[in-house]
Amino acid sequence: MTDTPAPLTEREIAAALDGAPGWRRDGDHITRGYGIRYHGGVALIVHVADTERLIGHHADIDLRWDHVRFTITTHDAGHRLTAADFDLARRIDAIATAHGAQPLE
Ligand SMILES: C[C@H](O)[C@H](O)[C@H]1CNC2=NC(N)=NC(=O)C2=N1
Repeated sequence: MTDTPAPLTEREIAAALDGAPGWRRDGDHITRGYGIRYHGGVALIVHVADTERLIGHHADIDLRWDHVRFTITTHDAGHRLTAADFDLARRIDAIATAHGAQPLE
């Protein structure tokens, strides 16, 4: 990637959050947890990682015995939220649903 992604404005972030139900803003990150047992979480993470490699955008991932949490920001934008974060969030939602993971919030 050569272009530096543009940080979203506060108004754009609010609109993007409306379009990403279940994702919570935590400063300059968005985050969402899914209930899934450990080994299922490993499979889910592998699938997410394949997609991340394709799109060149990566979440921070925290796997616990009964849930997994994804946290996203754009490092290339100075750790600010960009459209790429919300695109990845939607992709993670679809993959998590396909894996039968339970939304935690
Ligand atoms: C060169 C490469 O595409 C960049 O470093 C990508 C990789 N994945 C990334 N992932 C995230 N979340 N933010 C980035 O800025 C980012 N940059």
